[in-house]
Amino acid sequence: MAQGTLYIVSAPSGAGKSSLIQALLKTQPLYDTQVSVSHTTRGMRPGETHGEHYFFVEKHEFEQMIAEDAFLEHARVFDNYYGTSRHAIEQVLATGVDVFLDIDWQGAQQIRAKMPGARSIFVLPPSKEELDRRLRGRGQDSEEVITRRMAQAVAEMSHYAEYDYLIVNDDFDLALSDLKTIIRAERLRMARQKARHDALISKLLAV
Ligand SMILES: Nc1nc2c(ncn2[C@@H]2O[C@H](COP(=O)(O)OP(=O)(O)O)[C@@H](O)[C@H]2O)c(=O)[nH]1
Ligand SMILES: Nc1ncnc2c1ncn2[C@@H]1O[C@H](COP(=O)(O)OP(=O)(O)O)[C@@H](O)[C@H]1O
Repeated sequence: MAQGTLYIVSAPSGAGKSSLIQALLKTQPLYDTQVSVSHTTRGMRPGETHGEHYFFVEKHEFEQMIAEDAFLEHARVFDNYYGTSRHAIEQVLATGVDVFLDIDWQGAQQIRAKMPGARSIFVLPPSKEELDRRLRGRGQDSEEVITRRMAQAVAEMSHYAEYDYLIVNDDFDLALSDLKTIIRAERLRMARQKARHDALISKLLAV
């Protein structure tokens, strides 16, 4: 069976990447696409569930997992650890399912180095003012956290050129449609590549 594709999605906090990925998953059959659940040492926000939004772990547990080489990638973001567990991703990709990683630019660099077949998408907000409004509108972070995330946004956005695709999340439905177009184009590319390989193999093996 063909391997699934790994999609990296990054954005400054509040740009709307989680909303876009969740909306995409609602429209794709479950067997086709999955989102990876990361481990983090940050505190749980109101409305978040352990095992659904993140696996919330203590710092010493996270460090133990690093020591055991359990992460495909991990990084420190906003003073907390975040990481993608190797086990979950590799097993799912092997079954032909596409997997989405909602990770920062540091994690994206580590994944690209290890898995050159991964495709990466950067989500931009339409303006700094709108990014600030969305962070506040989400109503889940303190003023101090919002100020830090706005300052970090510039650092995150400075890595936009490392990504294969850019999406501006101004009108949500348009941004979602862009995301679906990217996935359709990638699936077509993979299907064409497979057809070329199959044709070559049948010629090479012909007696
Ligand atoms: N490298 C890495 N970054 C992650 C991972 N999980 C989440 N992040 C990133 O950490 C940042 C903060 O995430 P979070 O605390 O959920 O805040 P939010 O993005 O504002 O909802 C975002 O840029 C995420 O993309 C992970 O497993 N690895
Ligand atoms: N295109 C959009 N227009 C207006 N609000 C949006 C749009 N996309 C997302 N939002 C809102 O912005 C806030 C931040 O979105 P979220 O998906 O949590 O961002 P991220 O995962 O990038 O931190 C949420 O309240 C979400 O409903």
